Amino acid sequence: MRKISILGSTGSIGTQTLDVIRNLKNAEDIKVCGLSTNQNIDLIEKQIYEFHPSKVAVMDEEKAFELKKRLRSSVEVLAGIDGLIEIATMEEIDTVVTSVVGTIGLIPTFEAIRRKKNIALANKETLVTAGQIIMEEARKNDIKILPVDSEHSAIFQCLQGNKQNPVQRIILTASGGPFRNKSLKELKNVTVEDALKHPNWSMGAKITVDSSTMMNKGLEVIEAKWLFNVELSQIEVVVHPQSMIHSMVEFEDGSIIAQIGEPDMRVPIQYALTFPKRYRSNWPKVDFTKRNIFSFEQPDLSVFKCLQLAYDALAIGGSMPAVLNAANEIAVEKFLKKEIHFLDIPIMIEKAMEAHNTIMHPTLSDILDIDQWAREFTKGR
Ligand SMILES: NC(=O)C1=CN([C@@H]2O[C@H](COP(=O)(O)OP(=O)(O)OC[C@H]3O[C@@H](n4cnc5c(N)ncnc54)[C@H](OP(=O)(O)O)[C@@H]3O)[C@@H](O)[C@H]2O)C=CC1
Ligand SMILES: CC(=O)[C@@H](O)[C@H](O)COP(=O)(O)O
Ligand SMILES: [Mn+2]
Repeated sequence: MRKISILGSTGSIGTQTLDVIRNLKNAEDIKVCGLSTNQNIDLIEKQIYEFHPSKVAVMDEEKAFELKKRLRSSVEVLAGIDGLIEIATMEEIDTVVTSVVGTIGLIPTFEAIRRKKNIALANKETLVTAGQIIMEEARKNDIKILPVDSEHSAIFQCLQGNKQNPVQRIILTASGGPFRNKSLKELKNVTVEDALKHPNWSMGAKITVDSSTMMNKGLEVIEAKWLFNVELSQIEVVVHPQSMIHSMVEFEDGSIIAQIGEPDMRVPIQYALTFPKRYRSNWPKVDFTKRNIFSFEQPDLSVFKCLQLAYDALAIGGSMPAVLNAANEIAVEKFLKKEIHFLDIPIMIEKAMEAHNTIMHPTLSDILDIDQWAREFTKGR
């Protein structure tokens, strides 16, 4: 039996992970030992009664206290970042699903790896900020990092059975988001509501805005570099508006393997939870006679400047991707609060990157300091 904790069980990936576990009930037993939320104690209370974890963590201390008072269950309620770390490192678990959003996922993931837990990784910010450190720690502790992000799951699936064959090129597909084919002039007055209308995926607010700026693809390029040990020059982003091909791998003989499926995160989540096995699922399957157009375009880097900034951050290396990520988190937060315009997002990130003196081999503590600095810097703009 697999025993897991889910960090961020009340979010888009967290709730879909629980849905996968519900559907797997008769095929593979997965015991949910730990759950966590930021503030949503109403939903985590329901999850506690359905999945019976032994511990839950609530980031918000007041909400944690309120939940403790409410519960008719022996579950232990923890609070704050220490609570999140405890959920990630519980003795009895073998796997942690990292479905919190943002850099807050970094330390719990690092601690989980140190305690030899496998990681089903949705939280891409972990690898963007500290890819080298995380991958080294994973190797040292001989644990698996199983990608949940749909593109990285696709690449991982394309690589199965190809250990002996070097990767020539990764073709990372992008939907193009809600503003595909828009000009800079047209983007001037787009609203939060417009940015939150993703054409193909229903996701949390932060990643949905990241898709609209194409920063999501930039973060995914960095995530792919670390997960698959490839160079930036081997990763090509191609806009594929249908989001049916979730990514592709080209080998040295020119052969390209693609992973295809309806845009449904339960597929990569299930594969990460049951790897290397595949189990029957009841979600919609592809009908090629209806899905009969697969098209491809180049991303416009002069419009989607966030993607270019991510390429630049990765090319510079060291601590720069952590600055890119932290500044982006703050800029997106400000945009969601309607404090800045859509086109201010890349401007704010670029300013933070320009003001940063890169450390080429940062420690985890350097990264946390730099993350904090970039947040404060961007907040003050
Ligand atoms: N959604 C998707 O389809 C995909 C998501 N990802 C990645 O997965 C991660 C999660 O995304 P998604 O599920 O969309 O995000 P959501 O915003 O839907 O969920 C985030 C989860 O994290 C919790 N959380 C938020 N902030 C904090 C905090 N400061 N401390 C502790 N917990 C916190 C939330 O709690 P609360 O409910 O209280 O807010 C919620 O449980 C992201 O890194 C994203 O990039 C990757 C691929 C696809
Ligand atoms: C579902 C998933 O993995 C998201 O990261 C998705 O890919 C976002 O779509 P785009 O960033 O391609 O618009
Ligand atoms: Mn993705």
